[in-house]
Amino acid sequence: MTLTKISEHRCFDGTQVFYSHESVECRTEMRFSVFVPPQAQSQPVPVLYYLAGLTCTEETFMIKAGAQRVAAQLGLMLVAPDTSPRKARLPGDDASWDFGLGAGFYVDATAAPWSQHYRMYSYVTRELPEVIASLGKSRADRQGIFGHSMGGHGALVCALRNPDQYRSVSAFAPIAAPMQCPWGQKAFTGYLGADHGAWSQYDASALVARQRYERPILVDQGTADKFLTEQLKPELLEAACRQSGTTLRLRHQAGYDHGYYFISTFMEDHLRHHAQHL
Ligand SMILES: N[C@@H](CCC(=O)N[C@@H](CSC=O)C(=O)NCC(=O)O)C(=O)O
Repeated sequence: MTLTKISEHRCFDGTQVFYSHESVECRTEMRFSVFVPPQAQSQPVPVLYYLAGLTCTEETFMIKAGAQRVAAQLGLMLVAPDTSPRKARLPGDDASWDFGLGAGFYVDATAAPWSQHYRMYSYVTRELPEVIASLGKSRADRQGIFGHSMGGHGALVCALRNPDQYRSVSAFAPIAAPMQCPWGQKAFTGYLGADHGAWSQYDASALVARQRYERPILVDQGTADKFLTEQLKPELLEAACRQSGTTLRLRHQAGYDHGYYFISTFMEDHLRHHAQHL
């Protein structure tokens, strides 16, 4: 595997790096970013994956979330992949901002033509951890995952489906029940076709309703989020967790919207939640 280093920057006594590589899963170039904390100079450190939302890239989190200062204190490596393949183009991939480019939804597409390249679930849960392990600075037995909106949905699904791989999970304003909202229905129809059985493998509320998750889940949700009622529906995740006896700490943050001012405000709480379990 060949990694290309796009840029490297000193940051809080650690290093902020941007990479590209040829992905086996996505069969095209993929990009990701890594914050390597100072502790990694002397020993392998826990690694926390962040999945970003619609329209974001591998840069958005590292630039806007303000996570590196506390990650450097806690000795956490941060990894943020891009939100879709971009170099291999498919017809209609830029027709809308909530499907195609920047909107991979962290699923393995089964419907043509998306199935050729849009394999973000396998990329995030299998290939990217192998790439990160090859850097030799992180502990494969200490992985956590979090994300925002579409990426909050992705993080929850990755953790719920791989409880032995991820030791911690949290989300900012996740799409809590994608089968029951317009963004999710559009994405799942396009990427997965009409098979609702396949859809339910990528719906956090459907997954947690039928299988208790043994670790605590932290979710922050702004009350002034313009997507809250139509798209995010945290109450469905709350009901599903109650059904299976899963511990969900859902915090309604008064006056906060959907953006990175909200995320950066509560970032330290999420990093400490992960550090405690990693
Ligand atoms: N273009 C859209 C807004 C898109 C948007 O809000 N994207 C969010 C994620 S939404 C769910 O996944 C985001 O994180 N944007 C990046 C940012 O820097 O805020 C519109 O017109 O409403």
